[in-house]
Amino acid sequence: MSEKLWIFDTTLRDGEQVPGCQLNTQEKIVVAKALEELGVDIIEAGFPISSPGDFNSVLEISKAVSNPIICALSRAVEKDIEVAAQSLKFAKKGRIHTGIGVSPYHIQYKLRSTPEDIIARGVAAVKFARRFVDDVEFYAEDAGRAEPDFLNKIIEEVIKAGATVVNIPDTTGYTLPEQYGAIIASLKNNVPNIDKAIIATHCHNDLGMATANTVAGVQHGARQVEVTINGIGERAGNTSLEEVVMAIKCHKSIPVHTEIVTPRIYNTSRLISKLMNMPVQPNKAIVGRNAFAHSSGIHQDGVLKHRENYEIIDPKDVGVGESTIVLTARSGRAALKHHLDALGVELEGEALREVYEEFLILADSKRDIGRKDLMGLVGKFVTDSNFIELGKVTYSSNGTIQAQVEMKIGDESHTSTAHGNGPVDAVLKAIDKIAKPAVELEEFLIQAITHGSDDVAKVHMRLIKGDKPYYGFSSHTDIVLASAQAFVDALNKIPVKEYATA
Ligand SMILES: CC(=O)SCCNC(=O)CCNC(=O)[C@H](O)C(C)(C)COP(=O)(O)OP(=O)(O)OC[C@H]1O[C@@H](n2cnc3c(N)ncnc32)[C@H](O)[C@@H]1OP(=O)(O)O
Ligand SMILES: CC(C)C(=O)C(=O)O
Ligand SMILES: [Mg+2]
Repeated sequence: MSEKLWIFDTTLRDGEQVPGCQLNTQEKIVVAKALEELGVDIIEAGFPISSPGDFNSVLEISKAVSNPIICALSRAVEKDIEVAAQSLKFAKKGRIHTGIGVSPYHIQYKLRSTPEDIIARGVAAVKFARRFVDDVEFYAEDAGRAEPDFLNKIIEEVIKAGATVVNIPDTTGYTLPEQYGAIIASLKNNVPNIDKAIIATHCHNDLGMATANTVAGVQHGARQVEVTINGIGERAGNTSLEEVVMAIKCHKSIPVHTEIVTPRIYNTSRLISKLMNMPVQPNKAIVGRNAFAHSSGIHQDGVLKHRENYEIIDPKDVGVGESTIVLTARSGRAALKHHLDALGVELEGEALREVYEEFLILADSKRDIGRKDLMGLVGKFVTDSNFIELGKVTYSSNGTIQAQVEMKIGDESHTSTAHGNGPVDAVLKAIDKIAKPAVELEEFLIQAITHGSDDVAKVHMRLIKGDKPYYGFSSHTDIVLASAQAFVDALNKIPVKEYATA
């Protein structure tokens, strides 16, 4: 029987330390509820002494959420701990997280103290916190660079003082997996009362090792992992929840399990990205938009024959829906045939080979091949009455914001006008009026490429039709036009037979 691994989510505390990611109380409640539904065990809701707003957020999250333990962070300072305790007064299960720096750097240069004094302050903080709650977690900040014997000693003393969880942060993301695993093993082997507390990992990603270190910690006996959604956090970020949870799910040899409802991972990731204005990098493990996209022929052929040839995770298991086969100059006939089949064009043998040769010439000159391109290639076999061509786009904002769009769908010309809360909204609504795609616009990202005011805006869109994602891209100096083009690009990738279904 595997042991429970406690998932401690610190998106709302360490994650929120990212510049520009601050959330208000209402937004934090939305995130906390999503984390509760995701099945996390502990939500670190904030650092209450830091500001009245953060105090209020911890207070309100404690009222709004009932299953997870609500945790409040503090320094090893009585006032911090008192305020943390007050912020938890409505929590059904409240935890105070207190601690102090334990590495030679922190002891000498940050706290300007001595090892003996640090132990005394850590012990006093834990004892003081235990006056308010039974669940007290102690963090040994910068444990990754601490002297091993000193770390073991302070952990023994804080457990004696009443710590129920001992957190071993690799605050600076310095350690290698073997080293971090050895720190946890040393605690297990040398701290006499270690079985009276749960050991927690808290790793940072400065060397890209956060997930590997966390998993190594678990393999050596840690039973709580401190993580954030999308791996957001101070500097290069924290360990990402989705990576650790899925690593554990994929590797049955690690003798632990989590309560995470993995099909909720993707939506939770999108929610955090949207609320915190933090785009997820396309190649991010598990939740990046390319995490289940196959673009080279050998891989595509393999996936189409048997998904597991190139996928260790079923995308449905993390809420992504289906993997995508992207047509590029690196694609082979299997991928081309897959897309043609979806368009209702069934080609075999010589006909397929002929189209494939033309496809390669086109793909060498284009990054991304869409429905329009495919229909052009197989024009002699079929015509596409749903194909959308974007014509003139105009918009104005004299009092109300209005846009007019000219479009051709198949052979028919259309014009439509719409209002919106901004020009992009108005233009997309005008397109929607004509194309009636019945899609959900799930992701919409505009990025400046060089940051100047004369810059080109790059637009990425993800539409959902049924449970399938369709991506649209465009770039233009006019962000409204770029958005309209990306929308139409995505619409044109929806297969004819899917398009017909509302
Ligand atoms: C590794 C981490 O992620 S720790 C969490 C990081 N998060 C934050 O810092 C966000 C919240 N922080 C804040 O709002 C503020 O820094 C506060 C309210 C905590 C303190 O503000 P100030 O009193 O103005 O202190 P300031 O931020 O300038 O310096 C921090 C002080 O805390 C001390 N300190 C730092 N960590 C600890 C600790 N764990 N225990 C005790 N004291 C500590 C520092 O030595 C410094 O003290 P000094 O001024 O006597 O040298
Ligand atoms: C406050 C502690 C747990 C922390 O975030 C760190 O050391 O990275
Ligand atoms: Mg941290």
